[in-house]
Amino acid sequence: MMRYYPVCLDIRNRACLVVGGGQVGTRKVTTLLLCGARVTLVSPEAGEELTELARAGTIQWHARNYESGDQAGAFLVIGATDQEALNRRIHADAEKDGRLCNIADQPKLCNFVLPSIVQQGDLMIAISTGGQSPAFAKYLRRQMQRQFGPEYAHLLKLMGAVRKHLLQQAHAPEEHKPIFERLIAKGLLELIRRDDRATINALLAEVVGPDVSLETLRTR
Ligand SMILES: C[C@@]1(CC(=O)O)C2=NC(=C\c3[nH]c(c(CCC(=O)O)c3CC(=O)O)Cc3[nH]c(c(CC(=O)O)c3CCC(=O)O)/C=C3\N/C(=C\2)[C@@H](CCC(=O)O)[C@]3(C)CC(=O)O)/[C@H]1CCC(=O)O
Ligand SMILES: NC(=O)c1ccc[n+]([C@@H]2O[C@H](COP(=O)([O-])OP(=O)(O)OC[C@H]3O[C@@H](n4cnc5c(N)ncnc54)[C@H](O)[C@@H]3O)[C@@H](O)[C@H]2O)c1
Repeated sequence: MMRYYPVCLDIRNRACLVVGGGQVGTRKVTTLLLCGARVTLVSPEAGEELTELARAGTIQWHARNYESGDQAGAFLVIGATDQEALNRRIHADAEKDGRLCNIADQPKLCNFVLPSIVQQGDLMIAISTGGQSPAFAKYLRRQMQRQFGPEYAHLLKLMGAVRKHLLQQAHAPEEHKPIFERLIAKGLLELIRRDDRATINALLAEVVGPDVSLETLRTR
């Protein structure tokens, strides 16, 4: 049995509410912004970073105590206050309306928990320990960050461009699948790591089509 159901949420332009503007709230706001969310912060006080974001209009900040009505229209709610009873209330308000809700470090008050993240361009590896050990999730992240270098980002850009090229010609997943598999099996990642453009172009011509090259795909 899996403890949690993993998903990748598209929160671009979605209204997201963060309650509490301390160290933890700042981290949550930063990640939400990186994912393109429209962030509202409710917190009587906030640190320098959040104050600056509010001044620049990047986030909306209500410098006051939380009110239940603050959740209206929010797709997702994150509670990061130092007040136990308040965190419970934020959770109850969210559950009442079926909203996505995470209360930092309180899994019983979360209907989703946050994984540790390794990111390299469009590659994202999310690590969860099912809540057993966030410290170990962080340890694994640090290990994996060393393992997954920039070549993975380049690889995905190139695979994405090849895929777009093929999809423009036809929607034929069964025909396309072996093309992607051959590119990977023939060591495209290693060629990118070595920046061996001549061999990459030869491989693209052989596997994808004679008229296809890094230049025609305009990547990297
Ligand atoms: C991954 C990460 C993402 C993030 O927060 O963005 C994250 N916690 C991180 C760090 C971290 N948190 C804590 C420590 C101290 C060491 C330790 O306790 O291990 C460290 C390490 C450090 O700070 O060095 C304390 C802690 N955390 C929770 C509890 C309560 C409990 O378990 O009951 C307590 C005890 C509080 C106390 O002692 O009172 C609970 C949760 N923390 C989760 C996520 C969710 C489960 C994730 C999973 O499945 O593994 C879950 C369930 C809910 C949630 O918050 O979403 C982020 C790493 C980011 C990174 O650096 O990569
Ligand atoms: N800092 C960490 O790394 C860490 C680690 C483990 C657990 N936690 C827990 O996470 C939570 C937040 O931690 P923190 O370090 O960011 O705390 P913090 O004290 O720095 O920030 C709490 C924020 O909540 C705001 N707040 C207080 N009352 C409020 C109200 N009525 N309405 C709206 N906002 C209100 C405060 O203004 C403040 O900005 C705490 O429960 C803490 O125990 C934090």
